Amino acid sequence: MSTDLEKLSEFVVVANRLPVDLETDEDGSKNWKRSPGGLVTALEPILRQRDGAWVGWPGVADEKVDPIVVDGLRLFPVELTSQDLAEYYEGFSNDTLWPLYHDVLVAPTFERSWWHTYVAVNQRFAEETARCAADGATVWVQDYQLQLVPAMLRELRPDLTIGFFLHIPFPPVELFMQLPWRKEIVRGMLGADLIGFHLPGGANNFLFLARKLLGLKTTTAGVGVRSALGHVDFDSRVVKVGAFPISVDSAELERQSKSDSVLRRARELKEELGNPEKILLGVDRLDYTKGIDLRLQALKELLDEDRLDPEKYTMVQLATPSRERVQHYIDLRSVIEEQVGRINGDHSQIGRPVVHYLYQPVDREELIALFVAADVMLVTPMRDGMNLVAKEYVACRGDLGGALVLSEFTGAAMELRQSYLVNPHDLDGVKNTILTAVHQDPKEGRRRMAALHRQVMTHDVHQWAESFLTALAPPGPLPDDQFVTERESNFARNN
Ligand SMILES: O=P(O)(O)OC[C@H]1O[C@H](O[C@H]2O[C@H](CO)[C@@H](O)[C@H](O)[C@H]2O)[C@H](O)[C@@H](O)[C@@H]1O
Ligand SMILES: Nc1ccn([C@@H]2O[C@H](COP(=O)(O)OP(=O)(O)O)[C@@H](O)[C@H]2O)c(=O)n1
Repeated sequence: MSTDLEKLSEFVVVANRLPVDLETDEDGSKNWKRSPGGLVTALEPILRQRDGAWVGWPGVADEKVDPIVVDGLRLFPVELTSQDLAEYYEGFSNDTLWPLYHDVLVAPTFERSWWHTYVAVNQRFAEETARCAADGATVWVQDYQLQLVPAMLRELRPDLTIGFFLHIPFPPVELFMQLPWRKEIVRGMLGADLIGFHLPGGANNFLFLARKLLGLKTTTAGVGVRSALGHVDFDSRVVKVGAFPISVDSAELERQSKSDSVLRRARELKEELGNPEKILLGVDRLDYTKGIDLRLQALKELLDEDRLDPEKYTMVQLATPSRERVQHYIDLRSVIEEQVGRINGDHSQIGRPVVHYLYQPVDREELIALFVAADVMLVTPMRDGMNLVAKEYVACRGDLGGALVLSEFTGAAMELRQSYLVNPHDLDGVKNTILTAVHQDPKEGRRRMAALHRQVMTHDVHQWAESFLTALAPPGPLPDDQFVTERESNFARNN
């Protein structure tokens, strides 16, 4: 271990994934590649700024990797066996918690052996973190894969200040109560000093649950955005609960979007697509929460009904491979690829497909060039914690061009009110809104984009981290009369 890695860290991020995945190339050489998803996009610049350490899985099973510095980041890998991967990651995290927390869009699987592996892997993450954190360090645990880590870590290292942030929606109590291990999960999160959610709704759901499920005393006033924290009285401590909507590195994205190379590439892309009148764009992990199938259905119907001319408009859909061994993801890929095939079969000309579909990761600069080139960005999830793609698009449109069609069921919709908001369950509404965005009056488009751009530029990922870590810092007692139990709160409501 190099001296830099032996030094204990004052600031530690703990997430299921490291910001880079260890991949083996065709010639057998091993390389670190950026790992997928918005969590990594958001936290990488934060860790860089604070010179911290990152504890996480290196993206490949059965590989013991020593602590390592990659691209200036101090990484502490946690090994997952093939069985851990199947039961903790693909199983409990992504086939139990993920669907349960995303409105039960598909049925969650409740499998006892997955739960036991989830507990064991959370313990391993807690132990690795306990080893690399300095005395009194701040540790920031991320997301649904690691909900037990705050309590396990507190047990091992009571000296630490522990924050926990959930990147996906926290469900209403009626849904959460389905979980056989519901009490253990809530107690695990309560090991933190501050529990953060994207939206006040998630924070309020959690407070209600702490009262109802565990009979704890909590505050009952509604949590605000970056304000009015809630509090839970737990285990002789006060746990803070708040809402902190995550964002993107807006200034850096804007800078890149204006660079000569990106502007040149955006022009080239337009030419390569056959200079269509307008480009429609979708950028997602291939996930059933993202509504990719819905937007393709909307496009298909608009083309079938001659409401959209395939010679004038083209769509690009990027789908990053994700959770490829989970059955719902395998099924969705088939559905989407059949839809793309059918649209192109019915409406394309030789050399001019209506839908350009890539099932592969795309280079960051290429992605930004696509944002700059796209006239209409389609973000249509059935449910999404935040959706950073929507904010990235807006950050890249300092030229005030383009239009954002955005599902009401994303966290981003709370802030991006000037987008073309849609209810993804209303297919006709989605179709009509896509047409409105395609045909928007340029002046109206600039007005909307100016408001969106201002919002994203003034609320970036640095502000997100700063507001969370500032709220985490000072522990403070609360006057007794602000706490109530579920019984007292019902009494207050009914009288
Ligand atoms: O690690 P994977 O299983 O490949 O999944 C990628 C990430 O997906 C989820 O991202 C969420 O976080 C984003 C940033 O807060 C948010 O914008 C988005 O709405 C969420 O879905 C997941 O929560 C992460 O843990 C994964 O790394
Ligand atoms: N082909 C793609 C698709 C997405 N992405 C990035 O992956 C992240 C997706 O974050 P998100 O918050 O929208 O959604 P999740 O995938 O985290 O659920 C964004 O930062 C995208 O720019 C990418 O780099 N390449």
